[in-house]
Amino acid sequence: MLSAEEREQLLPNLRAVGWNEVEGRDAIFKEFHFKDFNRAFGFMTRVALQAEKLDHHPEWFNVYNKVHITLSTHECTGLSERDINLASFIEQVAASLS
Ligand SMILES: C[C@H](O)[C@H](O)[C@H]1CNC2=NC(N)=NC(=O)C2=N1
Repeated sequence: MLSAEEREQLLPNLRAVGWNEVEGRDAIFKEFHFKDFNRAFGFMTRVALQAEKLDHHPEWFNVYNKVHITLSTHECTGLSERDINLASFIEQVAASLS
């Protein structure tokens, strides 16, 4: 679980790039938009392979060019460093596809 200090330090950076805290649950959420389904699914494929490598998986929803992602850690029923790391990988992939 992230400490209060870690939250204060890390969450503003994520908020600045569009990740928001979920209401009623210790998790973060972001909605991604791509040019078309190919790009959205390419993004998901790259994230999926990394998620499997990290053994840390997104909760996500896709329709055509939109991908909604929620990150949290079951083990601690909240945000952990693993969510922050996965979010930062996801940002890199999204940036390379837009
Ligand atoms: C058994 C397995 O290691 C766990 O269930 C892993 C898999 N992927 C996971 N993904 C996420 N987002 N949170 C977890 O706590 C988690 N735990």
